[in-house]
Amino acid sequence: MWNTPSDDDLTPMLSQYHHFKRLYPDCLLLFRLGDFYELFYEDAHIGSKELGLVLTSRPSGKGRERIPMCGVPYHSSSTYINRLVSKGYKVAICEQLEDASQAKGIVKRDVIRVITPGTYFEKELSGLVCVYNKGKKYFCAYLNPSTGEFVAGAFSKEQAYEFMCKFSPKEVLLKKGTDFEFEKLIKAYRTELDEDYFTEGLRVLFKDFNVYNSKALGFESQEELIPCGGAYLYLKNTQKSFTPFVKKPRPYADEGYVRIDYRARRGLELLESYEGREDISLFSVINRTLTGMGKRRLKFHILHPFRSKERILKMQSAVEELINRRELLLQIREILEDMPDLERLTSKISGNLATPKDFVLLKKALFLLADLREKLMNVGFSSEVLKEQLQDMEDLRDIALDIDTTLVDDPPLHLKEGGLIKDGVHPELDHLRDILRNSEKLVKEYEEKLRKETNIQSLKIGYNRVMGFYIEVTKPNLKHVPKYFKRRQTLSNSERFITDELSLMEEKILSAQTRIKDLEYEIFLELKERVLSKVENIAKSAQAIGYLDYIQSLAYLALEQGWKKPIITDEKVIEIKEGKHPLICAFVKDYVPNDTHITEDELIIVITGPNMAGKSSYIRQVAVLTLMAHMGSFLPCEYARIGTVSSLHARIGSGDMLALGVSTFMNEMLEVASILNSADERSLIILDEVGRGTSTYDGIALSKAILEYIAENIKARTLIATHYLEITKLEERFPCIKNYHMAISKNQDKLLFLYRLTRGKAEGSFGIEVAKMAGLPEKVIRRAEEILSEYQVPFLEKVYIQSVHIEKEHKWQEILQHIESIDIAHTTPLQALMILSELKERVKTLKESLI
Ligand SMILES: Nc1ncnc2c1ncn2[C@@H]1O[C@H](COP(=O)(O)OP(=O)(O)OP(=O)(O)O)[C@@H](O)[C@H]1O
Repeated sequence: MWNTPSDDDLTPMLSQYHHFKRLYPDCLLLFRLGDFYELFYEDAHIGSKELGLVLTSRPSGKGRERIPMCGVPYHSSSTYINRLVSKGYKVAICEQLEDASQAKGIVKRDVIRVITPGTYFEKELSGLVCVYNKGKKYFCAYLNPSTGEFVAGAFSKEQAYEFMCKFSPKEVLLKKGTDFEFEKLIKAYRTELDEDYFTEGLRVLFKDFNVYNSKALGFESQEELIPCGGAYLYLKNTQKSFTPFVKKPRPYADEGYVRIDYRARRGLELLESYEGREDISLFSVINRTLTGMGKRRLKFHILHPFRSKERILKMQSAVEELINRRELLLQIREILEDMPDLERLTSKISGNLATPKDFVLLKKALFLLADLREKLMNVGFSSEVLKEQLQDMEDLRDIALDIDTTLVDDPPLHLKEGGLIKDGVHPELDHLRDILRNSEKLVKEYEEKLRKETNIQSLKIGYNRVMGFYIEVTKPNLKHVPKYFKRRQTLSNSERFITDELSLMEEKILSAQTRIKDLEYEIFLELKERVLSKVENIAKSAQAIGYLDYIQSLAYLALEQGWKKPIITDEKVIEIKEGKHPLICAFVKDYVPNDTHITEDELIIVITGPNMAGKSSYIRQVAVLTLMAHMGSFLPCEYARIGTVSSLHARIGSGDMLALGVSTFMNEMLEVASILNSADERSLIILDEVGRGTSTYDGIALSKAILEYIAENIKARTLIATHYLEITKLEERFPCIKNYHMAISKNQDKLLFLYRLTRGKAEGSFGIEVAKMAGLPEKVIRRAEEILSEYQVPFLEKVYIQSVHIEKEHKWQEILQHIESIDIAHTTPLQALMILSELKERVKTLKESLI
């Protein structure tokens, strides 16, 4: 709570400040004072620290101490606001509502907008997620004020985390007291709302969207809409009259897409690398989009690849059509290259934040849209998806023409500066402008008339901001000044006068100027209303452009890289010849391509091999190529036959979820548990070194048990990279499990990585060799070799020996149990001999099995 001293002895301005600060205690209050936004008290310290502003002070009232303050110029405030919001602050803009010179008493002010990390829609942002929890259900909504996107659904807690991670919002709204520790997964601002806020939000949502129940919006239950109410009201309450365009909320249709768990999203570095770098991600290497809309669509489909074979095939044929019509593809790219971001422009216009320059950009976008549409109409499309996009692109040339006839081509930055409306738009405006243009001539004529009348040749009419117009006469000529001249100012060499006639001229000129500005503003508002009446049509066309850009991006990429179209099937297969990982091979020269052969009969692939041999890269490659095939993309390979998957699960890397506050191993097991509980037989699972966070024995036992569970119960296509050679034994028990290893060769005791996937298990882990290559001190290496040699088993890693011990121990126990269970009283001599011979055989096998 904002604690204020009693307002009694504060200056009136500060007491007004305290009033607003009490209303917005969690915000930095930017208080408009003339040409500046000022921050006071603690806010001033924060502003000074975060923005590098000079801290000053001002008196706060009679007998009171001076208070700290700092400020930013009004004209460049957006840069400062941007910096504060991106550092995670909420900023309340307290504006002057009247002209200080006209105000009686203290100037009227009000908070006109609160900018929060999730609602700063002028900037491209990832928006808000709102969570409302009831028992075990988590109702979540996502609202993106930059694009108007609004979706919601009901989830379990785990799915709610997934939903949130998919959208990576900058701000999360929660019902007070909700158990939802999102800070451990994403960096976003937390805002808690009361239960009543949601109820009120739902009421406002229904009213604004003119619907009476959730069914009308396609939702099964009203509860699913509750978080939409919260998010929508929050946006309205913070943005006030600046509320941007928001589409009707729709159910989050996850079932149409492959589910990608958030670990896979991170582990496969889909949108950003582990370190959070966007330029090292799958997105960055496959992105050939040219518009903001296309870029967002591509990001969306990387996280939401199509689930059904039919949809993938449709998207593929759209991509293929553009590949085959190369000329057309290049023409489309040429137009899209210049296309402004229609979605964000629409939001800005709806949110009253569009400058006249934004309208000129909109005009450009709509003319380009019309050209594009006309061109595409003329050539026509054969693929269904492209035809649909063309249908959704509306001819909005009339709005473009309207803007073109109304606004000048290069309008000023700010609305109220004037000079933004073209001549010929409004007769009164033209007339007033004539008056202004003539005024110079009229003043000149009047000056000439006065010279003749007074016989003072040096008489001049001048103008300045303080005095307005004046007549200047030099001292020697003062005796010729007529009586009706009124003295205004005395200077060292001259005197300044005014006449009633000149005053009248001045009034006319000034009032024309004011009226021109008002009229221009009115005309602009009318234009804005006409544009707003077409906002939904613009949004629909913008979406179609986004899709077209997405398709052309995939087509261009395939052409540029010579990628191949994968065959899509519903069989449980993944067959790839000479596949490459698009991200890794962008950074690794001489990347070695590899084949993949997963079928119903060979469902689970166990890959062993030394460290650094390329195991992880390979299993990621299979996952990424499968995902891309589901996006409708072509693939970096010679041939691919991809069977559709329902979900993609990955347990990759270590330490990435350490933020969860649990141990590495616990975290690993949580992840595996979640995969085993949510994967189905149509899923693709990739597991990288499961169980390495615990003791070798436990690790081996767990890895084996996990794979057995997948083979017997889930039956999902699975790739596991492991150092535990013991696991390769599963191949003998489960026909669907196949062993592979990453080939190496040894050259004079030096390891050579071949990066070739080869049938069969690896010889060992060669940990010491890899450590040598990494440059560990010679002494450490020698000692390690000594310790290893104590096992007297060259090249067999410790892990293997330990695992054999477990197995042996187990087998000894079995033999002992067998001996104990012999019922001697009922055993014939012949049977006894046979039992003895069998036991001897088992002991012999067990002894030999150390190798
Ligand atoms: N197919 C390939 N062709 C060329 N270089 C590759 C290939 N695959 C991987 N590499 C290179 O090898 C490095 C190590 O690969 P990766 O991390 O996949 O090995 P790993 O076997 O999983 O190692 P570890 O067991 O230590 O995790 C990669 O960073 C890359 O530089």
